[in-house]
Amino acid sequence: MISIEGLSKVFRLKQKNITAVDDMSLTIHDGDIFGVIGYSGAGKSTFIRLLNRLEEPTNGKITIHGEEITAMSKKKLRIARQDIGMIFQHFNLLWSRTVSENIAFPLEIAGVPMEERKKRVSELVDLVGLKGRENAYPAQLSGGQKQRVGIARALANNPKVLLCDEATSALDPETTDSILDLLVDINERLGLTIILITHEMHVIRKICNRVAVMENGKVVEQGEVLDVFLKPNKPVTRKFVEQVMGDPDGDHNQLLEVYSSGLVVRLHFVGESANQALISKISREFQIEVNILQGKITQTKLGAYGTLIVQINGEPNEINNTIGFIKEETSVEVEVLTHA
Ligand SMILES: Nc1ncnc2c1ncn2[C@@H]1O[C@H](COP(=O)(O)OP(=O)(O)OP(=O)(O)O)[C@@H](O)[C@H]1O
Repeated sequence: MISIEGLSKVFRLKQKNITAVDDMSLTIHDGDIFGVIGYSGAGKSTFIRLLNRLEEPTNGKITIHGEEITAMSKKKLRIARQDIGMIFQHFNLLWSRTVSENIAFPLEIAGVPMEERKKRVSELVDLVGLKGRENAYPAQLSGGQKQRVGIARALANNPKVLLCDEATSALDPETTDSILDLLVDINERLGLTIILITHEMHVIRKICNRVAVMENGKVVEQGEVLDVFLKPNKPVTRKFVEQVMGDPDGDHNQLLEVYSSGLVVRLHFVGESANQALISKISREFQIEVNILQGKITQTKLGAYGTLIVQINGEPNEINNTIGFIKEETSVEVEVLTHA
């Protein structure tokens, strides 16, 4: 478990002080893929660099698996850092070394003997899917392959925690997805805790189970990814959810003008319920017709999430029974947009 209490970082400049991280407290559980999302300048990079003390905190306490990182001498910290791997937006590879030599680098620093090093490098090359590219130089690799080298290098010393600093921001969407899949695979296979920072909700949606939203150096919202998607409290969080879901309060007035009969409702699906065949079920069991007008369902790590706007036509009594059924018998939330 990783515990962060009252963490702050103030950069003291000539003209002014900048509080990049402002009294952050978080608990991250073993095996979590924990995402920290925020816009540029929110303090994400500073936060993640504080975790392994690439940046020295001004205040606060960081404890990783019972060891207080913030209280360690430089010497102890060097050893503790072997348990904390890190990958970067721009990969930070050694350009004059091959794939294998890059991956071997942290093993050399840790004093691992040559034979053992070779064996470990070969395992890591397999793990990240780079077999056949061992002798290539970084310049000969695609962005996704470079990040795979970064991941293998970060895992070389069997860390317990992996920090990802905007690890997919420099990659195209398809490559991003393949790297995210690799991170999930590593998380599941090795039980590794992953902490990532990003400005893309897609990354959070796809792989994280928990998320914290940062604004002006503070955590303004945190929780299970599905909960945050379903009930974003802060405007900044709503904006991030809109990145993947569109604006839920967007222009449905036009829909209501066009579909002026029956009842128009918005159905919120969350978790398991999105998989229920709700629409076919209500059409079968009630004397109504359902017309899907608009919607978006997306998959998160913990299940599907989304909304559908549907028009229900039929006798008022049947429509009422249908709504009653959805409310009482399912976990889908119903919001009546208008009585036409
Ligand atoms: N070394 C530094 N010296 C002075 N100010 C800094 C330093 N590093 C970061 N800052 C300031 O701290 C604030 C937070 O920056 P940080 O890079 O942590 O944010 P971020 O959310 O990661 O944004 P970005 O994605 O743009 O890097 C910004 O105002 C930034 O200018």
